[in-house]
Amino acid sequence: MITKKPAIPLSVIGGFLGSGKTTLINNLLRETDGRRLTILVNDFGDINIDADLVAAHDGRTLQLSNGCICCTIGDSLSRSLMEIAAMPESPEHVVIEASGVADPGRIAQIGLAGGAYSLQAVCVLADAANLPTHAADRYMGDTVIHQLKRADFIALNKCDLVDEADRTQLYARLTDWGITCPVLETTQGQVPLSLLLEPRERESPENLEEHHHDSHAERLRSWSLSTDTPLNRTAFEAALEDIKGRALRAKGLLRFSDAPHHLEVLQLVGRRYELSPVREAEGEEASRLVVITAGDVELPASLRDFFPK
Ligand SMILES: Nc1nc2c(ncn2[C@@H]2O[C@H](COP(=O)(O)OP(=O)(O)OP(=O)(O)O)[C@@H](O)[C@H]2O)c(=O)[nH]1
Repeated sequence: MITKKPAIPLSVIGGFLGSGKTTLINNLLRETDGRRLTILVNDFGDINIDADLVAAHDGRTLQLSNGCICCTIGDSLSRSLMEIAAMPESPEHVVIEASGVADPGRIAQIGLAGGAYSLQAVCVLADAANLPTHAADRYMGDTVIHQLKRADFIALNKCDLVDEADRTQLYARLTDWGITCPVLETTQGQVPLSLLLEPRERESPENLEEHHHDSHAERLRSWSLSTDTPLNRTAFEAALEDIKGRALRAKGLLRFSDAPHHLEVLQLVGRRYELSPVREAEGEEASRLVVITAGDVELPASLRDFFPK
């Protein structure tokens, strides 16, 4: 007799570039209580940085091919999900971290297509500090709002960076966009595990229907840069001033000449950036940087000059 395997619970974490998805995934891995989770991560840029930033755990973290998960690499996602479902010991839960421009509803649909998965939650993060700017972006505004409309619940993240009046305005904007799902205020992606992983009644998935195909990939540019030469910190930080507020996102693993044996992670979202040590460099490991811009924004020479190739 052939017994059908029970459906594997699936959760999707979405939200615009830099909203806090990887931060949330790392919390999840820390608090996972020994559950066998498999995490699929997808970066929009050509260089995988998230795979380095997702904390190691004893389950599995799989890097999907780069590109937008909901458009160009849907097949790769389906294939990975099928392979996971076919494993003799399947995971207790699969979590997909969508790229920052992906349509989380589309990803959930891909996950449900083969019948091997049951959808637990579509959690979409909103960056409380940058949402008004992102939603007003002439190239990406529609994508940002559409992502939020696909949520079962929204984690309004980075609440430490906004005050009460900002928050009231953010709720008014959500109402204007017709968004009625529950909103949880968070900092550092602290979404309770139970909301992400434990079964609960979902409303009919009508908000998953119809892929909002807005060809966002064509309006974005992803600049992938690398160099073996350690970077001069002062000059590099000066160059970052030239892209603050102009690039939608920059993320990098960098080696500086004043600490050449370590890699530091660069996180730039909107006008804020931070550099923090992440791990020892493997020999003369190259610095890698991804910058994402919209429309016709070019990279300034001050930054490009660090990466002669
Ligand atoms: N101040 C503040 N910073 C936060 C919070 N949550 C995340 N961050 C920071 O925001 C930056 C981006 O966070 P990530 O978790 O990498 O965002 P992401 O959504 O995975 O980014 P992409 O994969 O590029 O779309 C990092 O520097 C985080 O440390 C928060 O609640 N408050």
